Amino acid sequence: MFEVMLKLKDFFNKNKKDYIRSFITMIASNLFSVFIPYLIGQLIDYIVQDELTYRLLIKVISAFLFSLIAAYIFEFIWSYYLFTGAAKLQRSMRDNLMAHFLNMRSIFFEKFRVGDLMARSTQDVRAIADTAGYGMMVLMNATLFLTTIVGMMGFSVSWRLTIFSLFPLIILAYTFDKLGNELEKRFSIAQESFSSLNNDVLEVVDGIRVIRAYVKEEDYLDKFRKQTESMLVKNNRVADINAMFMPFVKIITSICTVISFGYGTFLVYEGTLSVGNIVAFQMYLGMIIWPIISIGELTNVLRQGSAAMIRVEDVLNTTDEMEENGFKDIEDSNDIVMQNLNFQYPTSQEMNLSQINIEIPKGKTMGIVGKTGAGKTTLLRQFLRQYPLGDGDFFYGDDGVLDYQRNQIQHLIGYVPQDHILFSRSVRDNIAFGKGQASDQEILESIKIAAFDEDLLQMNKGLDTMIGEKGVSISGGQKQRISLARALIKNPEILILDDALSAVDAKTEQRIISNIQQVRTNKTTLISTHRLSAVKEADEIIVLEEGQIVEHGNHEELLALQGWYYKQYLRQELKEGDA
Ligand SMILES: Nc1ncnc2c1ncn2[C@@H]1O[C@H](COP(=O)(O)OP(=O)(O)OP(=O)(O)O)[C@@H](O)[C@H]1O
Repeated sequence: MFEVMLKLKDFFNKNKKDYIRSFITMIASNLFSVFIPYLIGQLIDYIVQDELTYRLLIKVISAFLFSLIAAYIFEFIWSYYLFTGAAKLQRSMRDNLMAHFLNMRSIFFEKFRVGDLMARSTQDVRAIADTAGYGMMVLMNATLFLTTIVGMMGFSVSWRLTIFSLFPLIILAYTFDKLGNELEKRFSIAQESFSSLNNDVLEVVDGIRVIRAYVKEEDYLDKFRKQTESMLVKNNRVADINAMFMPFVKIITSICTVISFGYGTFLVYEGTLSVGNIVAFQMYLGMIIWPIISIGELTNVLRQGSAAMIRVEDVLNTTDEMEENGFKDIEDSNDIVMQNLNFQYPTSQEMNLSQINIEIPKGKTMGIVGKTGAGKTTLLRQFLRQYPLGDGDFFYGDDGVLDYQRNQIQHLIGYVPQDHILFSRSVRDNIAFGKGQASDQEILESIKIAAFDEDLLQMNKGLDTMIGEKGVSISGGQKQRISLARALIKNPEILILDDALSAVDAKTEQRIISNIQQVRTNKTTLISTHRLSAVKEADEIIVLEEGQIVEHGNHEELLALQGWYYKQYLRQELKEGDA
């Protein structure tokens, strides 16, 4: 149950000053609180023994008021330190998670769905922070308060009465433990259900147009209702256990009260205790209920925190299986060579790249073509290091790619993916994303190369036009060209276009390709495409089939081979002619 606290020990250590301050002020607050029943007990005994004077009454009342105010002030201080600590913990855990997400490559994101990651970064982190705030408060305060009250009961009233009266608490402790175990299991199940619900909401929001187009709203609503129903059941199962704690505490503390009255009255008759003692003892028993309830809640908070911690650790300990980062710096642009490279996706049943041998001299353009599913994107992903490298050799210059620091290679690359990813900001922001401080002049230049200049003229706010979430308010071809302009503004050493112009017409594509050729002399470019006219001018073209290079050469050489490239080219030429 306390493992979660142990796991947070680094955080507690780092903030130990705040926790020490909190602990000291808590002791002060408790001492002042337990002093109050003692004063009342004294007052009753003065009355019963007819010893109360006006001066004595003023003294007791002043001490009473002073204790009350002091207890309140100290309580404010310890609460402040504890709960700001919990907020700090949430912040640092979320920062850690975000840093981890940003560091991870594809394999990691294939293991967790987005909604699940969101659930873990929000609800689970909050449950863990509750252990550092509320949990820690209860752990320190309730145990401290309980010890102080029990001490006062024993020392100022009677140890015998205290031990007899509090005996039933053993049953309570045992029950707390059993219920806590069950609670941890049920909480974990409820959280998984929340993750899955999150995923479904995201999927619906993302796919709303397709859902509407296929008139599937009712089906989805039905499915969603079933899920919320199942989540309700799972949350109710958590609530059931939570609800059992309070009545149980009340029953047990009532038994304690009955014992204390019975045995206390006997002790008064015996002459061992005064009436004031019994009243003070009852007040102490009344005060004990809160810490006991809190310890019950502490069990809940710790169990839930522990289940949440397992879920967050699961994310943080899952890696993307990438190789260790290299240490070399890239000093100059260089040739790229792949020798006998084989690659298989972790979830794939077959090789996805086999015996790839390519050489791309610095500044040259390579075209990558082939049927759908032939392995074009897979090959480009090796350059982007989205997956671990396959077997074989992959050199940049004289050194293996793995020898270099990963982010240095990344800095060399400008990438235009097949599924263009745009942010819900302005055209300017989306393009400037490719280069830290881009001037409007540079943005307009890259727009021109990407053949987006005429489209921009039609946009009412020009560069400031907002493109909507994921670019909903612009066309597919416009998205592709903004995405291309973003890569071009970086003027990267290696430009990778992955079927990046599929949504623009052949004429515009021609214009873009010839613009790229003009501005990218001496820079390496890789173009994967279905439209062969886009790679006609490339220095080298490879044809992939089932992950293997089946043809290679320049355009003329490939035509002369009269293989797949030749047939495909003729077919496309015919189509273009018809259009
Ligand atoms: N993440 C993945 N995990 C497992 N298999 C994958 C993954 N991505 C792609 N594949 C498989 O690898 C093979 C090559 O896919 P790839 O996307 O590289 O083809 P492609 O030539 O780019 O196709 P297209 O022209 O349709 O984009 C396919 O059989 C595909 O199913």
